[in-house]
Amino acid sequence: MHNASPRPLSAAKSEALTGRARVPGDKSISHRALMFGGLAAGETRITGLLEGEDVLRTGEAMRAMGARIEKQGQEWIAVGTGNGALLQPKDALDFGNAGTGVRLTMGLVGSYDMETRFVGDASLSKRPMGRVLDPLREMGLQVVSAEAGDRLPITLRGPKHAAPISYRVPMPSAQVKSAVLLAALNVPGVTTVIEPVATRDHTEKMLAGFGASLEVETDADGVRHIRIEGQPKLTGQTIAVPGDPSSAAFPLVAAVLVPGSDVVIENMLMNPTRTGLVTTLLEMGADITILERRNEGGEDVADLRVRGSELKGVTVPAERAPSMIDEYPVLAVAASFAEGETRMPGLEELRVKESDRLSAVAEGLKANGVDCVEGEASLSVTGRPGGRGLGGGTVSTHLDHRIAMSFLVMGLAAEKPVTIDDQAMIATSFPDFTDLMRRLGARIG
Ligand SMILES: O=C(O)C1=C[C@@H](OP(=O)(O)O)[C@@H](O)[C@H](O)C1
Ligand SMILES: C=C(OP(=O)(O)O)C(=O)O
Repeated sequence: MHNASPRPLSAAKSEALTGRARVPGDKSISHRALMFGGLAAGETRITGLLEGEDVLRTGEAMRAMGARIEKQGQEWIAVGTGNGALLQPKDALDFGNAGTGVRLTMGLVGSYDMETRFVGDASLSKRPMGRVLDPLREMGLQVVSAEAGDRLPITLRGPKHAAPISYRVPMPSAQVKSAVLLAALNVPGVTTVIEPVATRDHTEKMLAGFGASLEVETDADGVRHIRIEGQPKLTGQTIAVPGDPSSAAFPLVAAVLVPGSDVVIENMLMNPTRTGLVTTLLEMGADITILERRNEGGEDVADLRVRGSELKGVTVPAERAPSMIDEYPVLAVAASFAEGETRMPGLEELRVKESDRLSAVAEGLKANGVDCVEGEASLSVTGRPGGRGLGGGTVSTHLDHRIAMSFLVMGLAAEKPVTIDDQAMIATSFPDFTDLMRRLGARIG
Protein backbone atom coordinates (compact mmCIF):
# COMPACT_ATOMS: atom_id res chain seq x y z
CA MET A 1 0.00 0.00 0.00
CA HIS A 2 2.88 2.39 0.82
CA ASN A 3 5.36 1.19 -1.77
CA ALA A 4 4.99 4.41 -3.78
CA SER A 5 7.92 6.80 -3.66
CA PRO A 6 8.02 9.01 -0.58
CA ARG A 7 6.07 12.26 -0.73
CA PRO A 8 7.83 15.00 1.26
CA LEU A 9 5.80 17.86 2.73
CA SER A 10 6.80 21.20 4.27
CA ALA A 11 5.27 23.57 6.79
CA ALA A 12 6.19 27.25 7.04
CA LYS A 13 5.76 30.05 9.56
CA SER A 14 2.08 30.95 9.56
CA GLU A 15 -0.14 33.88 10.48
CA ALA A 16 -2.46 33.42 13.46
CA LEU A 17 -4.54 30.22 13.20
CA THR A 18 -8.26 30.81 13.62
CA GLY A 19 -11.57 28.95 13.36
CA ARG A 20 -13.28 25.86 14.65
CA ALA A 21 -12.15 22.31 13.99
CA ARG A 22 -13.59 18.88 14.62
CA VAL A 23 -10.93 16.21 14.67
CA PRO A 24 -11.69 12.62 13.58
CA GLY A 25 -13.08 10.00 15.93
CA ASP A 26 -10.93 8.44 18.61
CA LYS A 27 -8.75 5.67 17.19
CA SER A 28 -8.83 3.46 20.28
CA ILE A 29 -12.63 3.60 20.53
CA SER A 30 -13.03 3.11 16.76
CA HIS A 31 -10.98 -0.11 16.70
CA ARG A 32 -12.97 -1.46 19.65
CA ALA A 33 -16.34 -0.41 18.21
CA LEU A 34 -15.70 -2.51 15.08
CA MET A 35 -14.30 -5.44 17.04
CA PHE A 36 -17.05 -5.64 19.65
CA GLY A 37 -19.75 -4.81 17.10
CA GLY A 38 -18.33 -7.56 14.89
CA LEU A 39 -18.59 -10.04 17.74
CA ALA A 40 -21.93 -9.08 19.33
CA ALA A 41 -25.37 -10.37 18.42
CA GLY A 42 -27.41 -7.92 16.34
CA GLU A 43 -26.54 -4.56 14.93
CA THR A 44 -24.04 -1.98 16.18
CA ARG A 45 -24.49 1.51 14.71
CA ILE A 46 -21.44 3.76 14.87
CA THR A 47 -21.21 7.47 14.13
CA GLY A 48 -17.96 9.41 14.10
CA LEU A 49 -15.84 6.33 13.34
CA LEU A 50 -12.25 7.20 12.45
CA GLU A 51 -11.88 6.24 8.79
CA GLY A 52 -8.09 5.99 9.05
CA GLU A 53 -6.18 3.09 7.52
CA ASP A 54 -5.48 1.47 10.91
CA VAL A 55 -9.16 1.22 11.82
CA LEU A 56 -10.27 0.13 8.34
CA ARG A 57 -7.84 -2.79 8.64
CA THR A 58 -9.56 -3.90 11.84
CA GLY A 59 -12.87 -3.75 9.97
CA GLU A 60 -11.40 -5.96 7.21
CA ALA A 61 -10.14 -8.46 9.80
CA MET A 62 -13.56 -8.69 11.48
CA ARG A 63 -15.16 -9.22 8.06
CA ALA A 64 -12.68 -12.00 7.32
CA MET A 65 -13.89 -13.71 10.51
CA GLY A 66 -17.57 -13.51 9.66
CA ALA A 67 -18.83 -10.05 10.71
CA ARG A 68 -20.78 -7.83 8.31
CA ILE A 69 -19.43 -4.31 8.36
CA GLU A 70 -20.55 -1.57 6.01
CA LYS A 71 -21.06 2.15 5.75
CA GLN A 72 -24.60 3.45 5.24
CA GLY A 73 -24.69 7.21 4.80
CA GLN A 74 -22.84 8.74 7.75
CA GLU A 75 -23.13 5.60 9.87
CA TRP A 76 -21.09 2.44 10.06
CA ILE A 77 -23.12 -0.70 10.72
CA ALA A 78 -21.57 -3.84 12.16
CA VAL A 79 -23.61 -7.02 12.32
CA GLY A 80 -21.76 -9.36 14.61
CA THR A 81 -21.26 -13.08 14.42
CA GLY A 82 -23.10 -13.44 17.76
CA ASN A 83 -22.75 -16.19 20.38
CA GLY A 84 -18.99 -15.83 20.42
CA ALA A 85 -18.67 -17.43 17.00
CA LEU A 86 -15.70 -16.40 14.87
CA LEU A 87 -14.73 -18.02 11.56
CA GLN A 88 -11.17 -19.01 10.76
CA PRO A 89 -9.96 -16.39 8.25
CA LYS A 90 -9.00 -17.83 4.83
CA ASP A 91 -6.04 -15.50 4.30
CA ALA A 92 -3.52 -13.74 6.51
CA LEU A 93 -4.91 -10.72 8.37
CA ASP A 94 -2.90 -7.70 7.24
CA PHE A 95 -2.82 -4.96 9.89
CA GLY A 96 -0.60 -2.55 7.96
CA ASN A 97 0.87 -0.05 10.47
CA ALA A 98 -1.58 -0.73 13.34
CA GLY A 99 -0.25 -1.98 16.67
CA THR A 100 -3.63 -1.69 18.36
CA GLY A 101 -5.39 -3.62 15.58
CA VAL A 102 -2.95 -6.52 15.52
CA ARG A 103 -2.46 -6.87 19.30
CA LEU A 104 -6.15 -6.69 20.20
CA THR A 105 -7.05 -9.11 17.42
CA MET A 106 -4.38 -11.58 18.54
CA GLY A 107 -6.07 -11.51 21.93
CA LEU A 108 -9.52 -11.88 20.43
CA VAL A 109 -8.66 -14.97 18.35
CA GLY A 110 -6.08 -16.36 20.81
CA SER A 111 -8.64 -18.45 22.70
CA TYR A 112 -10.37 -19.88 19.59
CA ASP A 113 -9.64 -23.34 18.29
CA MET A 114 -8.49 -22.05 14.89
CA GLU A 115 -5.40 -20.95 13.02
CA THR A 116 -4.81 -17.29 12.18
CA ARG A 117 -1.92 -15.63 10.39
CA PHE A 118 -0.95 -12.00 11.04
CA VAL A 119 1.14 -9.74 8.83
CA GLY A 120 1.93 -6.02 8.79
CA ASP A 121 4.10 -3.34 7.21
CA ALA A 122 7.84 -2.81 7.81
CA SER A 123 7.17 -0.72 10.95
CA LEU A 124 4.71 -3.17 12.53
CA SER A 125 7.00 -6.09 11.69
CA LYS A 126 9.69 -4.60 13.95
CA ARG A 127 7.40 -4.20 16.97
CA PRO A 128 7.38 -6.73 19.85
CA MET A 129 4.39 -9.08 19.93
CA GLY A 130 5.68 -11.27 22.79
CA ARG A 131 3.99 -8.91 25.23
CA VAL A 132 0.59 -10.22 24.07
CA LEU A 133 1.68 -13.74 23.14
CA ASP A 134 3.08 -14.47 26.64
CA PRO A 135 -0.24 -14.27 28.51
CA LEU A 136 -2.01 -16.01 25.62
CA ARG A 137 0.47 -18.89 25.84
CA GLU A 138 -0.54 -19.24 29.50
CA MET A 139 -4.13 -19.66 28.28
CA GLY A 140 -3.04 -22.47 25.96
CA LEU A 141 -2.22 -20.65 22.73
CA GLN A 142 0.35 -22.14 20.38
CA VAL A 143 2.59 -19.88 18.33
CA VAL A 144 2.90 -21.96 15.15
CA SER A 145 5.43 -19.63 13.54
CA ALA A 146 6.96 -16.22 14.23
CA GLU A 147 9.99 -14.20 13.25
CA ALA A 148 12.79 -13.88 15.82
CA GLY A 149 11.73 -12.18 19.07
CA ASP A 150 8.01 -12.90 18.50
CA ARG A 151 7.73 -10.57 15.53
CA LEU A 152 5.40 -10.61 12.50
CA PRO A 153 4.56 -12.51 10.37
CA ILE A 154 3.05 -14.72 13.07
CA THR A 155 0.72 -17.72 12.85
CA LEU A 156 -1.30 -18.60 15.93
CA ARG A 157 -3.28 -21.70 16.82
CA GLY A 158 -5.76 -21.35 19.66
CA PRO A 159 -6.30 -24.17 22.17
CA LYS A 160 -9.19 -26.68 22.14
CA HIS A 161 -9.99 -25.73 25.73
CA ALA A 162 -8.56 -22.40 26.85
CA ALA A 163 -7.99 -21.90 30.58
CA PRO A 164 -8.69 -18.68 32.50
CA ILE A 165 -5.62 -16.99 33.99
CA SER A 166 -4.70 -14.24 36.38
CA TYR A 167 -2.22 -11.93 34.66
CA ARG A 168 -0.26 -8.99 35.99
CA VAL A 169 0.53 -6.68 33.07
CA PRO A 170 4.31 -6.11 33.24
CA MET A 171 4.41 -2.78 31.36
CA PRO A 172 1.90 0.09 31.20
CA SER A 173 0.05 -1.03 28.06
CA ALA A 174 -3.64 -0.84 27.27
CA GLN A 175 -3.00 -3.08 24.29
CA VAL A 176 -1.66 -5.91 26.45
CA LYS A 177 -4.42 -5.50 29.04
CA SER A 178 -7.01 -5.50 26.27
CA ALA A 179 -5.58 -8.56 24.51
CA VAL A 180 -6.00 -10.61 27.70
CA LEU A 181 -9.53 -9.28 28.33
CA LEU A 182 -10.54 -10.09 24.75
CA ALA A 183 -9.08 -13.58 24.93
CA ALA A 184 -11.08 -14.06 28.15
CA LEU A 185 -14.33 -13.57 26.24
CA ASN A 186 -14.06 -17.08 24.82
CA VAL A 187 -12.81 -18.78 28.00
CA PRO A 188 -15.26 -20.23 30.53
CA GLY A 189 -14.73 -18.89 34.06
CA VAL A 190 -13.22 -15.71 35.43
CA THR A 191 -10.04 -14.19 34.00
CA THR A 192 -8.27 -11.55 36.09
CA VAL A 193 -6.04 -8.82 34.75
CA ILE A 194 -3.96 -6.92 37.29
CA GLU A 195 -2.89 -3.50 36.12
CA PRO A 196 -0.34 -1.81 38.41
CA VAL A 197 -0.34 1.39 36.33
CA ALA A 198 -3.68 2.56 34.97
CA THR A 199 -3.88 2.91 31.19
CA ARG A 200 -6.74 3.92 28.88
CA ASP A 201 -9.87 2.11 29.97
CA HIS A 202 -11.88 1.91 26.74
CA THR A 203 -11.91 -1.89 26.61
CA GLU A 204 -13.36 -2.18 30.11
CA LYS A 205 -15.98 0.53 29.58
CA MET A 206 -17.05 -0.60 26.14
CA LEU A 207 -17.18 -4.33 26.93
CA ALA A 208 -19.39 -3.56 29.93
CA GLY A 209 -21.57 -1.46 27.60
CA PHE A 210 -21.95 -4.42 25.21
CA GLY A 211 -23.14 -6.56 28.15
CA ALA A 212 -20.01 -8.34 29.43
CA SER A 213 -19.87 -9.01 33.14
CA LEU A 214 -16.74 -7.20 34.29
CA GLU A 215 -15.75 -5.66 37.57
CA VAL A 216 -12.88 -3.30 38.31
CA GLU A 217 -11.51 -2.80 41.78
CA THR A 218 -8.70 -0.38 42.60
CA ASP A 219 -6.76 -1.36 45.73
CA ALA A 220 -5.07 0.92 48.29
CA ASP A 221 -1.88 1.03 46.17
CA GLY A 222 -3.81 2.17 43.10
CA VAL A 223 -3.46 -1.25 41.44
CA ARG A 224 -6.47 -2.13 39.28
CA HIS A 225 -7.91 -5.65 39.43
CA ILE A 226 -10.16 -6.36 36.45
CA ARG A 227 -12.25 -9.52 36.58
CA ILE A 228 -14.15 -10.66 33.52
CA GLU A 229 -16.54 -13.57 33.22
CA GLY A 230 -16.07 -15.59 30.03
CA GLN A 231 -18.67 -16.37 27.38
CA PRO A 232 -20.90 -13.33 27.92
CA LYS A 233 -23.83 -12.51 25.70
CA LEU A 234 -22.75 -9.36 23.86
CA THR A 235 -25.47 -7.28 22.24
CA GLY A 236 -25.08 -4.66 19.51
CA GLN A 237 -24.92 -1.03 20.67
CA THR A 238 -25.22 2.50 19.33
CA ILE A 239 -21.90 4.30 19.60
CA ALA A 240 -21.00 7.95 18.97
CA VAL A 241 -17.21 8.10 18.78
CA PRO A 242 -15.84 11.32 20.33
CA GLY A 243 -12.96 13.31 18.82
CA ASP A 244 -9.51 11.80 19.34
CA PRO A 245 -7.38 13.71 21.87
CA SER A 246 -4.26 12.24 20.25
CA SER A 247 -5.27 13.86 16.93
CA ALA A 248 -6.57 17.07 18.57
CA ALA A 249 -3.06 17.42 20.02
CA PHE A 250 -1.74 18.69 16.66
CA PRO A 251 -4.07 21.67 16.03
CA LEU A 252 -4.02 22.31 19.77
CA VAL A 253 -0.23 22.65 20.02
CA ALA A 254 -0.14 24.54 16.69
CA ALA A 255 -2.62 27.12 18.05
CA VAL A 256 -0.59 27.47 21.27
CA LEU A 257 2.65 28.03 19.33
CA VAL A 258 1.51 30.38 16.54
CA PRO A 259 1.18 33.86 18.08
CA GLY A 260 -2.27 35.44 17.99
CA SER A 261 -4.08 32.17 17.26
CA ASP A 262 -7.61 31.54 18.52
CA VAL A 263 -9.00 28.09 17.70
CA VAL A 264 -11.85 25.98 19.07
CA ILE A 265 -11.50 22.21 18.90
CA GLU A 266 -14.92 20.64 19.16
CA ASN A 267 -16.11 17.44 20.79
CA MET A 268 -12.82 16.13 22.14
CA LEU A 269 -12.77 13.05 24.37
CA MET A 270 -11.94 14.11 27.96
CA ASN A 271 -11.53 10.66 29.51
CA PRO A 272 -8.90 11.28 32.25
CA THR A 273 -6.82 8.33 31.00
CA ARG A 274 -6.23 10.42 27.83
CA THR A 275 -5.86 14.06 28.83
CA GLY A 276 -2.26 14.24 30.11
CA LEU A 277 -1.19 16.57 27.30
CA VAL A 278 -3.83 19.20 28.17
CA THR A 279 -2.77 19.04 31.84
CA THR A 280 0.87 19.49 30.86
CA LEU A 281 0.25 22.36 28.42
CA LEU A 282 -1.80 24.16 31.11
CA GLU A 283 1.14 23.76 33.52
CA MET A 284 3.43 25.23 30.85
CA GLY A 285 1.19 28.31 30.70
CA ALA A 286 -0.93 27.54 27.62
CA ASP A 287 -4.16 29.48 27.28
CA ILE A 288 -6.69 26.65 26.98
CA THR A 289 -10.28 26.98 28.15
CA ILE A 290 -12.43 23.91 28.52
CA LEU A 291 -15.93 24.75 27.28
CA GLU A 292 -19.18 22.82 27.43
CA ARG A 293 -17.98 19.76 29.27
CA ARG A 294 -20.68 17.12 28.79
CA ASN A 295 -21.22 13.37 28.87
CA GLU A 296 -22.02 11.60 25.63
CA GLY A 297 -22.49 7.84 25.43
CA GLY A 298 -20.65 7.26 28.72
CA GLU A 299 -17.61 9.43 27.89
CA ASP A 300 -16.87 13.03 28.90
CA VAL A 301 -16.32 15.33 25.94
CA ALA A 302 -15.68 19.07 25.69
CA ASP A 303 -14.84 21.88 23.28
CA LEU A 304 -11.42 23.42 23.85
CA ARG A 305 -10.65 27.07 23.10
CA VAL A 306 -6.93 27.52 22.52
CA ARG A 307 -5.04 30.77 22.08
CA GLY A 308 -1.46 31.58 21.19
CA SER A 309 0.60 31.50 24.40
CA GLU A 310 4.08 31.87 25.79
CA LEU A 311 5.21 28.63 27.38
CA LYS A 312 7.66 27.82 30.11
CA GLY A 313 9.48 24.51 30.60
CA VAL A 314 8.21 22.01 33.18
CA THR A 315 9.04 18.54 34.45
CA VAL A 316 6.34 16.10 33.33
CA PRO A 317 5.76 13.51 36.07
CA ALA A 318 6.66 10.02 34.83
CA GLU A 319 3.37 8.62 36.18
CA ARG A 320 1.48 10.86 33.76
CA ALA A 321 3.02 9.11 30.75
CA PRO A 322 0.23 6.55 30.09
CA SER A 323 -2.36 9.33 29.81
CA MET A 324 -0.39 11.08 27.05
CA ILE A 325 1.83 8.34 25.65
CA ASP A 326 1.17 9.16 21.98
CA GLU A 327 1.46 12.91 22.59
CA TYR A 328 5.15 13.12 23.59
CA PRO A 329 6.39 13.86 20.06
CA VAL A 330 4.17 16.93 19.78
CA LEU A 331 4.85 17.91 23.40
CA ALA A 332 8.58 17.86 22.58
CA VAL A 333 7.80 20.25 19.72
CA ALA A 334 5.89 22.55 22.11
CA ALA A 335 8.84 22.38 24.53
CA SER A 336 11.14 23.59 21.74
CA PHE A 337 9.39 26.97 21.93
CA ALA A 338 9.18 27.22 25.74
CA GLU A 339 11.34 29.33 28.00
CA GLY A 340 13.79 27.02 29.78
CA GLU A 341 13.98 23.25 29.97
CA THR A 342 11.21 20.65 29.75
CA ARG A 343 12.08 17.28 31.25
CA MET A 344 10.16 14.17 30.22
CA PRO A 345 11.06 11.00 32.19
CA GLY A 346 9.37 7.59 32.09
CA LEU A 347 9.38 7.18 28.31
CA GLU A 348 10.56 3.58 27.84
CA GLU A 349 7.40 2.64 25.94
CA LEU A 350 8.19 5.25 23.25
CA ARG A 351 10.96 2.96 22.00
CA VAL A 352 8.45 0.36 20.72
CA LYS A 353 5.88 2.48 18.88
CA GLU A 354 5.58 2.86 15.08
CA SER A 355 9.20 4.01 15.29
CA ASP A 356 11.63 4.35 18.17
CA ARG A 357 9.96 7.66 18.97
CA LEU A 358 12.52 8.76 21.50
CA SER A 359 15.34 8.67 18.97
CA ALA A 360 13.14 9.81 16.05
CA VAL A 361 12.03 12.89 18.01
CA ALA A 362 15.55 13.74 19.24
CA GLU A 363 16.91 13.34 15.70
CA GLY A 364 14.16 15.59 14.26
CA LEU A 365 14.64 18.23 16.94
CA LYS A 366 18.40 18.32 16.38
CA ALA A 367 17.92 18.60 12.60
CA ASN A 368 15.93 21.76 13.30
CA GLY A 369 18.31 23.45 15.72
CA VAL A 370 16.70 22.37 19.01
CA ASP A 371 18.91 21.72 21.99
CA CYS A 372 17.85 18.37 23.49
CA VAL A 373 19.22 15.38 25.38
CA GLU A 374 17.97 11.85 24.72
CA GLY A 375 18.32 9.51 27.70
CA GLU A 376 17.62 5.78 27.93
CA ALA A 377 13.97 6.52 28.81
CA SER A 378 13.81 10.30 28.93
CA LEU A 379 14.03 13.43 26.86
CA SER A 380 14.99 16.98 27.88
CA VAL A 381 14.37 19.89 25.59
CA THR A 382 15.60 23.45 26.02
CA GLY A 383 13.31 25.81 24.19
CA ARG A 384 13.78 28.98 22.19
CA PRO A 385 10.84 31.31 22.76
CA GLY A 386 9.55 32.71 19.50
CA GLY A 387 11.18 29.83 17.62
CA ARG A 388 14.24 31.98 16.92
CA GLY A 389 16.78 30.06 14.85
CA LEU A 390 14.59 26.94 14.68
CA GLY A 391 13.62 25.00 11.56
CA GLY A 392 15.34 24.52 8.23
CA GLY A 393 15.72 20.74 8.62
CA THR A 394 14.30 17.65 6.96
CA VAL A 395 12.90 15.04 9.34
CA SER A 396 12.90 11.27 8.75
CA THR A 397 9.45 10.05 9.73
CA HIS A 398 10.40 6.33 9.96
CA LEU A 399 6.87 5.24 8.87
CA ASP A 400 5.46 7.07 11.92
CA HIS A 401 2.37 9.27 11.55
CA ARG A 402 2.92 11.09 14.84
CA ILE A 403 6.51 12.06 13.93
CA ALA A 404 5.20 13.37 10.59
CA MET A 405 2.42 15.53 12.09
CA SER A 406 4.49 16.77 15.04
CA PHE A 407 7.24 18.21 12.86
CA LEU A 408 4.77 19.84 10.47
CA VAL A 409 3.38 21.61 13.56
CA MET A 410 6.93 22.75 14.38
CA GLY A 411 7.27 24.34 10.94
CA LEU A 412 4.22 26.55 11.51
CA ALA A 413 5.97 28.49 14.28
CA ALA A 414 9.70 28.06 13.56
CA GLU A 415 11.75 30.76 11.87
CA LYS A 416 12.53 28.54 8.86
CA PRO A 417 10.30 25.87 7.24
CA VAL A 418 10.38 22.26 8.38
CA THR A 419 10.16 19.41 5.86
CA ILE A 420 9.17 15.80 6.51
CA ASP A 421 10.50 13.09 4.20
CA ASP A 422 7.12 11.35 3.71
CA GLN A 423 3.51 12.23 4.44
CA ALA A 424 2.00 8.82 3.57
CA MET A 425 1.57 7.51 7.12
CA ILE A 426 -0.56 10.46 8.24
CA ALA A 427 -3.53 8.62 6.71
CA THR A 428 -3.24 5.83 9.28
CA SER A 429 -4.79 8.00 12.02
CA PHE A 430 -5.70 11.43 10.61
CA PRO A 431 -6.43 11.36 6.86
CA ASP A 432 -7.84 14.91 6.87
CA PHE A 433 -4.89 16.43 8.81
CA THR A 434 -3.42 18.63 6.08
CA ASP A 435 -6.77 20.01 4.92
CA LEU A 436 -7.97 20.67 8.47
CA MET A 437 -4.76 22.51 9.36
CA ARG A 438 -4.90 24.56 6.15
CA ARG A 439 -8.50 25.57 6.91
CA LEU A 440 -7.21 27.04 10.21
CA GLY A 441 -4.59 29.02 8.26
CA ALA A 442 -1.57 26.70 8.43
CA ARG A 443 0.96 27.05 5.63
CA ILE A 444 1.48 23.40 4.77
CA GLY A 445 2.30 22.29 1.24
O1 LIG B 1 -5.13 0.43 23.43
C1 LIG B 1 -5.01 1.35 22.59
O2 LIG B 1 -5.96 1.70 21.85
C2 LIG B 1 -3.72 2.04 22.48
C3 LIG B 1 -2.77 1.89 23.46
C4 LIG B 1 -1.44 2.53 23.44
O3 LIG B 1 -0.47 1.56 23.15
P1 LIG B 1 0.24 0.65 24.28
O4 LIG B 1 -0.74 -0.24 24.88
O5 LIG B 1 1.31 -0.11 23.54
O6 LIG B 1 0.82 1.64 25.26
C5 LIG B 1 -1.36 3.64 22.40
O7 LIG B 1 0.00 3.99 22.18
C6 LIG B 1 -2.02 3.26 21.10
O8 LIG B 1 -1.97 4.32 20.16
C7 LIG B 1 -3.48 2.92 21.31
C1 LIG C 1 1.17 3.96 19.03
C2 LIG C 1 0.18 4.24 18.18
O1 LIG C 1 -0.62 3.32 17.56
P1 LIG C 1 -0.53 1.72 17.40
O2 LIG C 1 0.20 1.16 18.56
O3 LIG C 1 -1.95 1.30 17.31
O4 LIG C 1 0.19 1.46 16.10
C3 LIG C 1 -0.19 5.64 17.86
O5 LIG C 1 -1.22 5.83 17.19
O6 LIG C 1 0.52 6.60 18.22
